[in-house]
Amino acid sequence: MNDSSIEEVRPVLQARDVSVQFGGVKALTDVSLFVRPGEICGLIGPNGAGKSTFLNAATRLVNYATGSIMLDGQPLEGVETRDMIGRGVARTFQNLGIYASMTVLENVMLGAHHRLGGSFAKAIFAPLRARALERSNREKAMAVLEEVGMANLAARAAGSLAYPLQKRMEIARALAAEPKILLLDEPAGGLTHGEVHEFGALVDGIRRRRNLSILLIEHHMGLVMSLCDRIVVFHLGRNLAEGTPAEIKSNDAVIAAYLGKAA
Ligand SMILES: Nc1ncnc2c1ncn2[C@@H]1O[C@H](COP(=O)(O)OP(=O)(O)OP(=O)(O)O)[C@@H](O)[C@H]1O
Repeated sequence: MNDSSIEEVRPVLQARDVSVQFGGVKALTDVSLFVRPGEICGLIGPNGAGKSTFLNAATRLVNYATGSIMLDGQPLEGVETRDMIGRGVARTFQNLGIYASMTVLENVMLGAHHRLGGSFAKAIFAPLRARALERSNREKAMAVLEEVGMANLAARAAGSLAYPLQKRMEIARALAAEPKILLLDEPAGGLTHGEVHEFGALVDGIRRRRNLSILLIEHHMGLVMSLCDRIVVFHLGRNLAEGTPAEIKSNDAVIAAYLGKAA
């Protein structure tokens, strides 16, 4: 990892020497990674490289035995998973996490729920304020749906949408949280070639409009190479390489790791 480049601007996310162990399995050993403001950083590596474990560590779903993860210069140690969204970290999962019987708008509103600071007691004793917050949440969710081109589907049951639209809705829900960084775990899984292309354009547009930092875990190399500013490669739970898409494409160690997997 090149520390001189980190000094130019403080990364939104910075992990140093993170190790995670599951019983006897060392899933991550001393991995480091940073994501700059407004950057799309790809995280790739053959199956079992430790990519999802890293996202789980960065969102406090799993504990790391050693190392540190900083968000905007603040350590994440001790932060509960449920508080990560309030800290500005939103993520999507490999398997869609949507509420099928709720409308698209309701699903997206859930993304902003943490900003309402609402509670049953507040709703009872300060109903006007609770209603104003609800209205503002609804307006913000509609604005995000406009942004991702789904405003006309707001009233539809989420479960009735085609799969690519459900994925798009998941992104909208993450954006409703107004995150500083968006963590995408294999978002192109299950999409056709044309749908992947559209999805890439969506993510690129979001990054440009919002100057949002994105960490993208993805096996679809076409998407990774076209979308990412920089790519970090894990292999067998360790850092293997880091560079621009062009550098990674021609990196012998990366090629060997992927060929080894194919073999
Ligand atoms: N909960 C767990 N318990 C035990 N071992 C685990 C657990 N989660 C992950 N592992 C192991 O940790 C290693 C890293 O797995 P991880 O899922 O992070 O890799 P990955 O790079 O995301 O793989 P893929 O691309 O297949 O999703 C693997 O050896 C995996 O079997």
